Amino acid sequence: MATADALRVNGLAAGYGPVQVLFGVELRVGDGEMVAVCGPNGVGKSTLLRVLSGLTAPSAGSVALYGHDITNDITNVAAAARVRLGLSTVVGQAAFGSLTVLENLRLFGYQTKKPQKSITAALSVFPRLHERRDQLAATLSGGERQMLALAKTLIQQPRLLLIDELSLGLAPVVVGALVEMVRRLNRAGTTVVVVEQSVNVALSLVDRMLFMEKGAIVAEHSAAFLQAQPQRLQSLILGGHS
Ligand SMILES: Nc1ncnc2c1ncn2[C@@H]1O[C@H](COP(=O)(O)OP(=O)(O)OP(=O)(O)O)[C@@H](O)[C@H]1O
Repeated sequence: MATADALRVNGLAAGYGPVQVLFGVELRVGDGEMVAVCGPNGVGKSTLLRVLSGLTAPSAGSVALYGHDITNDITNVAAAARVRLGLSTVVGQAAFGSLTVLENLRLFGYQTKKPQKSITAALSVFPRLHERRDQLAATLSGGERQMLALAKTLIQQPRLLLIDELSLGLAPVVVGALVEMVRRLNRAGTTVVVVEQSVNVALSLVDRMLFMEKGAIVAEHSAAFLQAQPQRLQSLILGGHS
């Protein structure tokens, strides 16, 4: 029997109060794939991730995670179900600022079978975080906070990881380390959907790129195709999908 898609989105519409942002998003991500969602500011990329994460309710359409319909699951119980289905989101370098790096990791590790082992393993991947393990998360740099967010996902070992802006505001050397980490998660079996402003970062990371315009996905290509067709890439970046 064929494995269900990691993610399947049909005709998704959503917005904020009277303002509609998503207009019939269609999306299919295979198990083990890495895809990037690109597009100009304000087209709805983060809103799409918010709906997939259960933070914003859709007004139409459907979302299925590994064959399970989760379209209207926005309650706490449903959030737990999403976690059980293996969904994890890295957004806005979120961490509890008044807790140390180690305390933040312990919070995420408590549900795992061997929390100390998984925390030690995650810290070994990020020596910089290890050095700062007793520092309050609020005082970390942007790159260090992004490392902490990824270290948490290493502990959780999600099946599907959603990342909102991996590279935003970070130095190239830090971005390079984070890209390598995401690749490593993917090689270990995690499916990845990343919203990324930097097309170069997206190209260097993913298998497939999706382009959004005005609340819908208007084009998709393999990263290999776009690397070989810089003119096509340029027109997509500039917003010309035809
Ligand atoms: N909480 C909110 N309330 C009202 N409008 C919102 C809210 N969040 C986002 N929007 C609006 O929805 C639209 C899409 O925003 P979204 O953050 O999804 O875009 P984006 O493609 O991720 O943009 P960027 O690349 O700039 O982060 C924007 O016009 C934004 O102003």
